[in-house]
Amino acid sequence: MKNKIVVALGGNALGNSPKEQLELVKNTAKPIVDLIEEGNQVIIAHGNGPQVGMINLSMETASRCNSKTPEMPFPECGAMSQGYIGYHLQNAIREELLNRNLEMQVATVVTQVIVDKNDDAFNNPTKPIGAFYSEEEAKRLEIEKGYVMKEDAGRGYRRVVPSPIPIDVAEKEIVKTLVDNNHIVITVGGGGIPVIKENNSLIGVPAVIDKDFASEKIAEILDADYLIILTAVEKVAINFGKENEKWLDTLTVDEANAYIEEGHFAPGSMLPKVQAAVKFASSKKGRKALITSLEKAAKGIKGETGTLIMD
Ligand SMILES: Nc1ncnc2c1ncn2[C@@H]1O[C@H](COP(=O)(O)OP(=O)(O)O)[C@@H](O)[C@H]1O
Ligand SMILES: NC(=O)OP(=O)(O)O
Repeated sequence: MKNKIVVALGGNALGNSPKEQLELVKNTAKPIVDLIEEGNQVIIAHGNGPQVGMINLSMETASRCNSKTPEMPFPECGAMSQGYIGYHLQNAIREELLNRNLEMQVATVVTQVIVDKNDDAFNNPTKPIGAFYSEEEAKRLEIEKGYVMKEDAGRGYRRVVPSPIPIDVAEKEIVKTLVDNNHIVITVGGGGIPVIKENNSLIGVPAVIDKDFASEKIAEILDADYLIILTAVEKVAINFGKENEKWLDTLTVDEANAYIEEGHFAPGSMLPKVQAAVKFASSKKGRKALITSLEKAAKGIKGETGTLIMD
């Protein structure tokens, strides 16, 4: 076995509708199976911002229009998004493995991630979910539905929900056992279903954990060598979008922290990726994080592209 790698998939790996997702995951499966074929042990995590927003809005609209449709609590919407995305991803990976005559099994674990009920995030929603709206539509939604709407990295307005820090992964021992037995696991989907611990109970809370932080958490738990965060850009930049933009090949933890301080990474998009990468790279000697695009994942792990973050 070469490396144990946790791969965190960003929004561009999944699309915005079931039809789009079913097509896109075929491409997503290829670089993942490339890594597996090269002898790496791969654990997959993914986002769910657009999907959990879509499910929540659909259920809310249906229950308002039809008394036979029950109200769906937000954590249950998160669980639905894990199942829906995991179902498409695991089938795409399964098919790609079979096409290459690789005899491995893949499954999604419905994963709960424990958060602190007193996390400040519950008083300050920051995580964008669902579709993008114009400023006018956003104002209307705030009044009509009581949503909190915020501008998302120059792309339009989205609903924001609390995004607490992941503390632990409830199903970690099961995930570990599956990984140790050479199975491919999709876990902490959408950052995991956020739950708080009350005695012997795990109770779902209305929030969306950042998948970059949840991926980092499971990577530490599984003692992974690499955390690979796949997104729409091949590398991380400083002065992003400006005339003096500079794409980075490597970043030390100290450099990354200095650039974070200087505000080079947009909150809600690149900032959590760099923060998660820094946390992983500084958690144990030899651990490395890579931020690159889905298409460049295989080249990235060979050290040919992407931004490598190490201590
Ligand atoms: N400093 C930066 N370097 C590179 N990309 C950046 C930077 N700041 C913001 N971005 C933007 O962040 C995006 C990735 O965030 P996002 O789309 O939210 O991630 P995800 O793939 O997890 O859905 C990039 O596609 C890019 O447009
Ligand atoms: N849960 C989460 O981080 O989703 P996105 O990656 O879609 O924002």
